[in-house]
Amino acid sequence: MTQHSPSVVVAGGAGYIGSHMVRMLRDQGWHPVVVDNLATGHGDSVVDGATFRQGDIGDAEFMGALLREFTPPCVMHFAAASLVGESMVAPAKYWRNNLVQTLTLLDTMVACGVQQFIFSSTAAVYGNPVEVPITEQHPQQPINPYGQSKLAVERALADYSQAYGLRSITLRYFNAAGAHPDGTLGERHEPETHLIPLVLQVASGRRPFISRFGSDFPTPDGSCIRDYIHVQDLCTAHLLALEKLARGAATTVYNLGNGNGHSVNEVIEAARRVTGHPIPLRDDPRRAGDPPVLVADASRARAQLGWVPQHPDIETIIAHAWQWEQRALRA
Ligand SMILES: O=c1ccn([C@@H]2O[C@H](COP(=O)(O)OP(=O)(O)O[C@H]3O[C@H](CO)[C@H](O)[C@H](O)[C@H]3O)[C@@H](O)[C@H]2O)c(=O)[nH]1
Repeated sequence: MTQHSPSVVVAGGAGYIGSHMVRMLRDQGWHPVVVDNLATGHGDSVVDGATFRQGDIGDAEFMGALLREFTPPCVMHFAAASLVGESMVAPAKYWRNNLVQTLTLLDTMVACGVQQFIFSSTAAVYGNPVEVPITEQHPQQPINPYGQSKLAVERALADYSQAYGLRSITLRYFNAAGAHPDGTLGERHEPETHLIPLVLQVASGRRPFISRFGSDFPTPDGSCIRDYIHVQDLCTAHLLALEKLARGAATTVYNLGNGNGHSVNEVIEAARRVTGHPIPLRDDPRRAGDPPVLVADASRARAQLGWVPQHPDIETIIAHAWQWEQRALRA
């Protein structure tokens, strides 16, 4: 990164996926400009070489000044509330953070002439799958406010593209997991609700057992199946999307997943192998809003972005998260 490296604004760049993205951008010669209100992000996750500005994407004055100062070609948007369960009981937070704030950000971009946007969407926009693996054409019938709020932005993006020439690439993540392979960056949610970090907190002694939410799903072993995708592979897809938009790509949408489903039981088994810990298990009721199976068909991203996940193996994903958990424990 030099003084003259092109800037990319990374909204939510102090969060889990955003902080990995900022580091990759910096390492690839971009100048990442992080905007984060630190509601859930961590200032110390932002690498040296990035510019950090604390504030809200929904603060048009703040964002307008920032876009005029750095004149980025593109904004990447990772800043969102993203817990399915919480969205069921606190939908207002999801509609406001994920839709209202994002619309203000888009309007500010249009006003400042920034015309490229990369949007973090989710498998939750599909709802209960009628077909697996899930392609981008799968019906979109979200079953929780989180998915609804992300779908609403996707629809706005199609309209903004048509009317204002704001070109966007929407990336629908399946289950983001793992950590930087060198062990210096990883997932730090408070409270933690995601399966892999919770399982590893049992292995490190921070929790007594892992709850299995439902063992009577219509799956081979009765537990939920998800498509876990390494955080670094998600970031690589963003980089490819950034380059594609720079070449003039039209507004489009891609799924990001490995196409391999792993049940909750299989994840726990893999974590036992990686950590050597017995990881005690407790059966608990299903969690509201959890579809039984979510597995991606990401062939469009492979074909059109040239995306090839480098860490598709679940044990590698867990091993990288385990390095991070052990480091977090020492800190
Ligand atoms: O203690 C736990 C935690 C999770 N699970 C199960 O493990 C699976 C994975 O759960 P996560 O909470 O790790 O991930 P989700 O599939 O709920 O969520 C992910 O996918 C969602 C879309 O479906 C959103 O995009 C969300 O942000 C993203 O983290 C689910 O079947 C869940 O019921 C357990 O059994 N026990």
